[in-house]
Amino acid sequence: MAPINVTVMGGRKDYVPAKETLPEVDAEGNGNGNSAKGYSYETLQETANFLLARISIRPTIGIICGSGMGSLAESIVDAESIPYEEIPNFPISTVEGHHGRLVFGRLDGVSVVAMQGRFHYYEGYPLWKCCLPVRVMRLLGVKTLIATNAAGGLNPTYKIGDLMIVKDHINMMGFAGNNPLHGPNDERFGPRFPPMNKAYNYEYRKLAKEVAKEYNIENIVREGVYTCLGGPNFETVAELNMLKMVGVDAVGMSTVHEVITARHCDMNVFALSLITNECVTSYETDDQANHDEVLDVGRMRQDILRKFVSRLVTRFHQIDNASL
Ligand SMILES: O=P(O)(O)O[C@H]1O[C@H](CO)[C@@H](O)[C@H]1O
Ligand code: HPA
Repeated sequence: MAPINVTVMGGRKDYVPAKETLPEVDAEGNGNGNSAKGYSYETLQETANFLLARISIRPTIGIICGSGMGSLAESIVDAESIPYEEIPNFPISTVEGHHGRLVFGRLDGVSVVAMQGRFHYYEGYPLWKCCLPVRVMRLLGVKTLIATNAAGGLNPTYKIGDLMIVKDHINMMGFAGNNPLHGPNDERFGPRFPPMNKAYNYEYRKLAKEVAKEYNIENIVREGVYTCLGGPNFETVAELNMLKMVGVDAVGMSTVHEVITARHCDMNVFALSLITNECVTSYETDDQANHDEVLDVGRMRQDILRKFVSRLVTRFHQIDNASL
């Protein structure tokens, strides 16, 4: 097969697919080129084309709003919103605290798109489907992903309301073979074996710490390791103690697979966890994690989060453009 010119994803100029055709017919795909392991490049291009026809903004930065953190998108000006129900091939949000729409517009003059509502594995979506919007963002021209989430603090020095810059992750679900990239690989999205050792952009993390100083919030900004479990139940004491032993600082039910998908298609990634609860690592307490508390802490921190993330967008945009 002749080399195909590829400039949209991954910055590679051309490639030769390993095989002429990918196996792509099954129950979910109905033989139309969309396998249960993911929608085809062409199908997602159709989704991107639908959005490009509906909106005038051409975003370069994408933001995923975590549970109870949807107000991040309320700082966006000249906003154009599209509910997920109206977007071809998009799943719908079923979790409280996730509105379920894409918001396009500008933050401090930078063109962005925000997901007000993400998709989780426990909602019944396979991981590739949870991450489908990341690939769509990339096809829209987004080069930088800012993923936010609510997480339980496992590091004993963390307090409720702290912001954790994600330095790295442990892909627990991936250990069991559940990975958003599982299945046939289309090189137009990215390589078969993407490296993950520099998943969380070093320059962005450095900038975020500078912005924390500038805004006088360094006392609540941490840096640590995140892990995602499948949910929807919160963890047992034994599970949490095991995670602590292997170096996890914060626990959630999202983000890791989104980051893997984003890195696969060569996006720069920054992730931020809002510590919404202390993980219960002792049997000697009546404390229990609950989603209402998660949403409450999101509300409590919404002003700081909005200011912080808006400033990050500006600073990331500056360094992205400087390195072009
Ligand atoms: O990761 P986000 O979507 O922020 O939400 C976190 O909060 C919810 C539990 O309260 C779970 O969905 C968990 O993943
Ligand atoms: N565990 C898992 N996911 C979460 C938590 C938690 O304690 N808090 C918010 N999301």
